Amino acid sequence: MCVTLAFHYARSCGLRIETPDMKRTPPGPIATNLNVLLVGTLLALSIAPVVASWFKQRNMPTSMHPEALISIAFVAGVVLVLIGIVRPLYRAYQVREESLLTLEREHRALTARNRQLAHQVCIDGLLGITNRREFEQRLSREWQRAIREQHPLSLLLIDVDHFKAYNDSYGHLQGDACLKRVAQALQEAVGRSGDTVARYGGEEFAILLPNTDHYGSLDVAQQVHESLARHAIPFADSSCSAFVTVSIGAASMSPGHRDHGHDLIRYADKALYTAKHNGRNRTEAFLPARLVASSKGHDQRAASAAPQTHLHDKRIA
Ligand SMILES: Nc1nc2c(ncn2[C@@H]2O[C@H](COP(=O)(O)OP(=O)(O)OP(=O)(O)O)[C@@H](O)[C@H]2O)c(=O)[nH]1
Repeated sequence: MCVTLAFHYARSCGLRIETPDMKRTPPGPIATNLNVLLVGTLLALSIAPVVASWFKQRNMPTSMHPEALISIAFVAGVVLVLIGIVRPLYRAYQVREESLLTLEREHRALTARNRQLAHQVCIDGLLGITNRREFEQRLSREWQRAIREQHPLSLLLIDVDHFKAYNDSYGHLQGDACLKRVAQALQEAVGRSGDTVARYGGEEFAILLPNTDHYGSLDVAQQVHESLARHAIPFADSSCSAFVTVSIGAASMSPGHRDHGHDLIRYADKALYTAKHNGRNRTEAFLPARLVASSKGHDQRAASAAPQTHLHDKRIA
């Protein structure tokens, strides 16, 4: 047993007794203090007879008897050693707490960074609105929801008129600034938190309108024309207006299981093509075989006095 104890004690001192070179590793705090206690006791015992004879030679009073002094010194030593054990343990506890706090801080920073990255993945870097990738995902989600809840779903595809000419006249940087203001105007035009304004391509935008029917989508399209007119972004070379205008293709569906989300994009794209073809700065709506409608956009040159109206086709109302 003594051998086993000695073996464990030596190991706690950091002696790798199983390796031939007896290499040392740093001793733990308890072993260090046991060493101090051991050396202190041996020292106290070895000098005790010397101190005792010195006291006896000088006939010191009983209260100063060397055995009493040695006992006091020994107790003080034990207390010191105990403090020596408690301190490193407390320090180890503190270090552990600090590392836990650091871990927690790092975890919080990572979570925030992840959230930021997830946000960046969904957002267009230039315009700060939903990007194409996220738009496609939302379209798919809203499409499924519309099927489940039997709600209509509408889409506006919006293209800035003659934007190539705008870039040519004002330069690319001004073109970027113009797109930012158009994005802002679109966001101001939508009312519901569930609506999504996205950049669909270079100067093309999309607005997804859940639970919105054909007439609701035309209302929003009209809001878009009006909001952009309020921004009044000058465009001297435009053939449509003195200000930047957009053409809008609107499509609405009450999706069934056999339809596909991309049908909505296809219909809105066709309507947008028609809007361009019919002179731009207007909304055209495409509704498969049942509804066809159009509304004229806002022309600051000619129509500032004329309120914009939807031209709903009475045949399909
Ligand atoms: N400044 C800027 N220009 C862009 C950006 N993305 C696309 N464009 C430009 O937008 C222009 C689009 O031109 P077109 O597709 O010919 O269409 P358009 O001139 O708007 O003509 P219509 O759509 O027929 O009215 C191109 O010149 C692109 O370079 C962008 O992020 N910033």
